[in-house]
Amino acid sequence: MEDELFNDSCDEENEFDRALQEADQDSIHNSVSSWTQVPIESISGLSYYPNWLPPDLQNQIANVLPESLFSDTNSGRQLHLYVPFPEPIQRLNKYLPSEFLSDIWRDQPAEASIIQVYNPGDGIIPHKDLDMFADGVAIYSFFSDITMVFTLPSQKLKCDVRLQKGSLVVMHGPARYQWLHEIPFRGGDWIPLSSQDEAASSKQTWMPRNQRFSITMRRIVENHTFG
Ligand SMILES: O=C(O)CCC(=O)C(=O)O
Ligand SMILES: [Fe+2]
Repeated sequence: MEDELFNDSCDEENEFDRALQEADQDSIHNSVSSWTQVPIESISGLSYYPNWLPPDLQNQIANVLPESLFSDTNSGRQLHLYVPFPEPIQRLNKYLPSEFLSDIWRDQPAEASIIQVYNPGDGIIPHKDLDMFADGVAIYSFFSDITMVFTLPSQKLKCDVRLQKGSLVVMHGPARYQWLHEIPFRGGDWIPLSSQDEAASSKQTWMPRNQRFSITMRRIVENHTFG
């Protein structure tokens, strides 16, 4: 399933980016503008933690992963791991927020993790995580910032969450089961210039993406049978 969700980037990057950027500008001015942007705080079960992982842990993790994962051609962009995780990935359990760990995972550690690499132009289609995974999903971001979009199509609600390098985003309950999440397939993201000034907040600047990878930590539902 993850394979179907995770797509490759295009070789003709410049041209492709330009086309995507234009398409994206169109969508901002047309369809997306009719959706209501809501703040992250209004999505029940969604929490974002910037500057969450120490830089040395980020480096140690990047260093234990196979180099082939980070190629900018079409091969090996994701890696599925099940317990026991190699150190230092196992240490990511220690960076789960304490309430998440106690209330959602009942003090149990992650059982499955997926490492996914996004080159500029890559994304992941709007989806809810598979039901084989239990409630509570934690996503750590590495190398570069990217925008994840949460949508509730039935109410035309939308929330852009800037996932900064070294951050953690966790979703449970409505954020995990009712909202969709996606990473738009494009070479960069539109970033608000200022969130303080209401008038200025509608002004955006285009930030080209660099290679980014994520580690998603999940638990398997108790009655799940494999195969
Ligand atoms: O890479 C990410 O940040 C999101 C990954 C994701 O949503 C998934 O694997 O289900
Ligand atoms: Fe997901």
